[in-house]
Amino acid sequence: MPAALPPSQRAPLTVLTRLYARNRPAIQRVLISLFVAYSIRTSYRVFRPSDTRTPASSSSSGQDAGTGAGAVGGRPGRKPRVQVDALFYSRLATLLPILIPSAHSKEALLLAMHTFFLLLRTLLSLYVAALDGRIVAALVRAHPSAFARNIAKWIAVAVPATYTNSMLTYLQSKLAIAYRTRLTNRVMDLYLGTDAERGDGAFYQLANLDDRTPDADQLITLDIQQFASALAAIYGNTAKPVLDVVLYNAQLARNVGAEGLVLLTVLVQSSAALLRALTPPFGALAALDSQLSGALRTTHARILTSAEEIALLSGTSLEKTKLDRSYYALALHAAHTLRLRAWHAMIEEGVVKWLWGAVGLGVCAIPVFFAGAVGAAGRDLGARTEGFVTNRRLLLSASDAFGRVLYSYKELSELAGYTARVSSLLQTLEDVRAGKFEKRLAATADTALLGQRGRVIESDDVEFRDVPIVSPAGEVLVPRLSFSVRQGQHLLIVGPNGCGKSSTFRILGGLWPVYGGLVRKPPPNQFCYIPQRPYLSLGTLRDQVIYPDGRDEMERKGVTDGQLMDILGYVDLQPIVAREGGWDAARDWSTSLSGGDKQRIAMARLFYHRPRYAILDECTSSVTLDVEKRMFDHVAELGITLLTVSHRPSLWKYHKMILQFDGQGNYIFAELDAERRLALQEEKQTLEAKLEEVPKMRARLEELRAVARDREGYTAEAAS
Ligand SMILES: Nc1ncnc2c1ncn2[C@@H]1O[C@H](COP(=O)(O)OP(=O)(O)OP(=O)(O)O)[C@@H](O)[C@H]1O
Repeated sequence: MPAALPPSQRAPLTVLTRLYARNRPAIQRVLISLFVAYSIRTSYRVFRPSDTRTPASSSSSGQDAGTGAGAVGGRPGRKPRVQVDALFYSRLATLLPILIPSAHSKEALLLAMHTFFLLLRTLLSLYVAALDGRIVAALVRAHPSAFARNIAKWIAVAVPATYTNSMLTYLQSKLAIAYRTRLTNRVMDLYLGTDAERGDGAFYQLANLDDRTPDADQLITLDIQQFASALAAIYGNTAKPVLDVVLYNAQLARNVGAEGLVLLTVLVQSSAALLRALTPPFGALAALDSQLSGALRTTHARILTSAEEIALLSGTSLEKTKLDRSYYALALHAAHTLRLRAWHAMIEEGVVKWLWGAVGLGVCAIPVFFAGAVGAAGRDLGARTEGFVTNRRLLLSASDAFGRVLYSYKELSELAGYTARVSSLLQTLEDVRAGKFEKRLAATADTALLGQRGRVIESDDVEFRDVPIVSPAGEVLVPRLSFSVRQGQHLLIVGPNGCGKSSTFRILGGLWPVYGGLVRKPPPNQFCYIPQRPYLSLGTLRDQVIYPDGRDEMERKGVTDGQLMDILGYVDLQPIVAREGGWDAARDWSTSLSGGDKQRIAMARLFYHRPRYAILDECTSSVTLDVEKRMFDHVAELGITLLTVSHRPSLWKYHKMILQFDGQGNYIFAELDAERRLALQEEKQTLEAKLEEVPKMRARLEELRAVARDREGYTAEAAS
């Protein structure tokens, strides 16, 4: 304290203080300008992209976009690039119009209300800081009436303060739900929505033709929710503290003078820079966490869908090993993240709470110890206490707000992780719907062919003209396939396993791209596809027969439960209605019906829909021959044209044409004379059976010859 110094040292200090006091307005102006510039720089440093590339340059490079999106979507072999960089802001800018479509939208209104309450809370905090000072001052001055008046104000301000706080939490949660709904709707439109121009949703292609997002279920259910919550929170966690820092510091500058504040700011800035440098890559950690959770979830889902096969194959311990491996990868990552969080939180609290708190106390003491310098001379103890308490409260709020600005960098990094995953999903869905796929190709893939496009036109008949059959891995199964089926010209497709029989149907159904030639086909509603393992949906027994119609649609078509019962008669399944508890019985049909039951339900579906064409892919392999005959006779009665894959000769007679693949890329398309083919087959089988006997007959002949030779030798010996 100047008063305690010896006279020899007091003189220069007095000169300095006087000089300072004389030029104080100018010095203050310089200091405040410095402080403002510094604050702006700090805020910029927190939100500044750590990568200086422009969004255009980073997204225009396919490699870059792929690296970020692909890696976070789980593409093997690529490292995630997730940080608060230009790419993050460009991804966010793409997502924002989906989340807040217009200034009049519900989300914009929620955001405006949220902003209003954030402002209100800051103003209330300023008021409470001043009130706190007045209460303590009244205590020190021993003024009971002032004390009681201020306590009454304290209680009165609690009403708007508590209302504001709970409104902030409420509005933030509402915003999170609103963002999630907007984003989910957009994703679901692409994933499962149908539109006339681009056809059905991209769910099949996403799962089969593209490797970028193997865990779409996790992305749609969990990642979108985490992204929405993080985005809703980031607004309150960044905009509010930045505003708080500015307002509290402005008030503090008025109370304690700009000098202390500038000193404080310099200290805060340097420790903030240190904290920032020590912040772990939370964005990449969050993205990796989501990716590992997705992998674990997918592994569990596979066990549920293939429970029977795994159980019968005794694959339990192998599946458990896989699950354990998947879980421990996640647990190890979570433990690593926790460790990083723990030491980061420790350093953060040490700096923000304790170091800044100590310096803050020093700053609050300026008006007390340097009363003359800051113009507080002559104030009584009460006024000094009031100033100290108010400033201390303001300072605590300011340092808390600044701490949250710093902390928001961590949240911003995590948001970058979720943003990367969600925009990767959206980008992949957009690409897939536009016919752009990214799949790991087979070594033998014909990349030149994959760049080409064939034509698809609508017609009454089915025709493939020079169409290559290419698997999603780019393997050419048949270089140029040509065949045609007019109505009534039932086609049988045969060939060895993996030769491309089902793939032909996938191209016909529009699931796989057409890489050349011409495909003519009727619209999808004129086809019904019955696979070997039919899909049974969630719902009632009736829903299984009429899928994908619902009950309303069935009634609109004028079909009754009685007619459905007649249909079950053609597949020999009428007893199932009583057995399962009526048409409205609902259960998991995929596990409660036998393989044959499921195939018969699927054929009943065909009889309900009565399409012009039926694609039957080994769909009666578990059905007895007599029931199969009954079903195919009824198909013929209904005039449905068949495109059948089957290895059963009993079905040949229902077909007029045959498409026979040899498994080497060649095929024969010809008329099928079922009787002649059967006769030839019988003759072939007889000859093959006879040929099988030949080695045995040869061996026996040799034995007989040996015996004869022995006998001849014995006779000759006896004669001599
Ligand atoms: N989603 C996919 N991704 C990559 N390759 C695929 C995919 N689906 C099928 N394939 C490949 O395409 C080839 C032809 O498959 P397809 O299902 O057409 O065989 P198929 O002739 O019907 O055989 P099967 O008689 O065994 O059913 C196979 O080698 C298969 O591995």
